[in-house]
This record gives sequence, structure tokens and C-alpha cells, in this order.
Amino acid sequence: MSKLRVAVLGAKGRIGSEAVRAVEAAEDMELVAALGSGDKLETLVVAGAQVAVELTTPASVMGNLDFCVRHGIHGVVGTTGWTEDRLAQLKGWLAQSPETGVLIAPNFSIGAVLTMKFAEVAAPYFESVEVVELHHPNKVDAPSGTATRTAQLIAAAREKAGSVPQPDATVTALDGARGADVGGVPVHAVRLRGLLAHQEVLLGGEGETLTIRHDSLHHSSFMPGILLGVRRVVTAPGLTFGLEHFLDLK
Ligand SMILES: NC(=O)C1=CN([C@@H]2O[C@H](COP(=O)(O)OP(=O)(O)OC[C@H]3O[C@@H](n4cnc5c(N)ncnc54)[C@H](OP(=O)(O)O)[C@@H]3O)[C@@H](O)[C@H]2O)C=CC1
Ligand SMILES: O=C(O)C1=N[C@H](C(=O)O)C[C@H](O)C1
Repeated sequence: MSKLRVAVLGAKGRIGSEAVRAVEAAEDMELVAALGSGDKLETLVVAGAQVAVELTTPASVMGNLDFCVRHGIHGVVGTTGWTEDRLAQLKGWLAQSPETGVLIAPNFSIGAVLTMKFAEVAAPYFESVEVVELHHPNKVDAPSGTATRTAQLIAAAREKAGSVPQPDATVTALDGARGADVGGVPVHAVRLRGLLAHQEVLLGGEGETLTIRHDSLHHSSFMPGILLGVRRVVTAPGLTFGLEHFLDLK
């Protein structure tokens, strides 16, 4: 069987460099391009890339995906910064290239995907729920894409269940003291030397609390998800948002 021809964008970055090694080690894949900032995207076409693994920055991801989709190159995207406007733009590009698939995964690690799922299930059963994400201090965005997605899933689950707004008697607070508001769910971002990527979902009810915690201790935690995404995206045209769809968790 022929190998999947894979490129990595952001190949010198923290996660991109790990992805380069993972693709090189995968028996069913061939690394045909490893691009950093300043490298020409035309290289992807010359190299015959079928799938581009996009691990750059929120500032670069849209330009890279525009190019890939226009050239029929599937995308596996870990880069953060996804807004409704950006998603609508990407869907527009995909509509012009109906055989191309793009997976956007807020988090590629199985534990983080399960954390999101467990939080979604638990949220309607508790009065209070808050999300705390903790990352290394070189991270450029806050809150993390994972925390934003977790809060969105929690908010949607609570709305569907008819949950009332969370109790909170705060009258005066310093700006930011109660975190960012994502659909009524407070999200707090910690940046601390020594950490990599961690998240806690705190749920509270009458006389009890439940904490769901996930820790990514090394970038290797994201690699099985990236490789799964590469294998599955080539037969999944259009936009897939969340690795759970390729794990049959939905
Ligand atoms: N979904 C997931 O599971 C995960 C997602 N992430 C996300 O992945 C992204 C990258 O994270 P991280 O590796 O820590 O960040 P880094 O800053 O370490 O890496 C980003 C890399 O992208 C390069 N780059 C910037 N623009 C371009 C471009 N136009 N083309 C090619 N390369 C480019 C940068 O090069 P230079 O420095 O020269 O500008 C840099 O090497 C972030 O959005 C992060 O949140 C991270 C881990 C897991
Ligand atoms: O920047 C990181 O490191 C990570 N980014 C992603 C996010 O913002 O959710 C995934 C993971 O948290 C690591």
C-alpha cells in the first residue's frame, strides 16, 4: 500500500518538531515537507503533499489553510485561535473544494478529549462549573483553545438541559478576577514555568464538588491523535471540529 504523503507546518516549533518525528516514525506515512516561518507554501505542491499538519500560530493558520484547501491538500490543524468568523471563512473555502477535508482539533490528546466529554456529561448535574487551564509561559494565546471548547460544550449542555444561570454573588471585583466569560462559564488561565498543558474542570453542587483534571506532561501525548487525524481526514471531506468525531465518541 502506498504511504500517505504528509507535510508539517510549524516544523521547528514545540509541537511541530515532535510531529515531524512522529510522522517519520509512522510506517504508513512519508514526511514530504517540513516548513517553518518564511518557507514557501508552493513547496507543498512540488512535494506532492496529501495532508498538511498545521501547528503554527493563530496569525499564520488562515493563510496556510487557504493555500492548502485551494490546492486540495487535506488539513490536520492543532493551531488555536478559532472564532465563528474564522470557521465560516474556512467552510466557504471548503465549499469550493468539496473533496478536501480539514480536521481542527482543539486538543489531540485522548485524556483531554475525554475531559471535554466527561465535563459535558457532568455539567447539567451541578449548580456551578468553572474551567481552569494551566500552561507553560511561552504560550501566546489565553484562554487555551481546549478551555474555550470545554466551556462551550458545558454551556451548550447546560442550555439543552434547561439549567439556570450559575450562582455568583460577586458585586465588586478587580478586572479579570472572575476569569473570562465563555457562554456563562468562567474560564481562568494560569501561565507557570515548569508546566506544559493542564486543565481542571471544577463542578459544585449542594455539599459536594467534582474535579476533572487532565495533564499533558510531554508533547508526545498529542502524537497518536495527530496520526489518527492524518489517517482519517483523507476520507472525511469538509470540516470536522474535534478529534472525538474520529474516536467515535460523539
Ligand atoms: N491541538 C493540540 O493538541 C495542540 C495545539 N497546540 C497549538 O499549536 C500551536 C503551536 O504551538 P507551539 O508549538 O507551542 O508553538 P511554537 O511557537 O513553539 O511553534 C510555532 C511554530 O510555527 C512557526 N510558524 C509561524 N508561522 C509560520 C508559517 N506561516 N508557516 C510555517 N511555520 C510557521 C514558528 O516559527 P517562528 O518561531 O520562526 O516564527 C514556530 O516554529 C499553538 O496554537 C498551540 O496552542 C499546541 C499543542 C497541542
Ligand atoms: O499551546 C499549547 O501548549 C497547547 N495548546 C492547545 C490549546 O490551546 O488548547 C492544546 C494544549 O492545551 C497545548
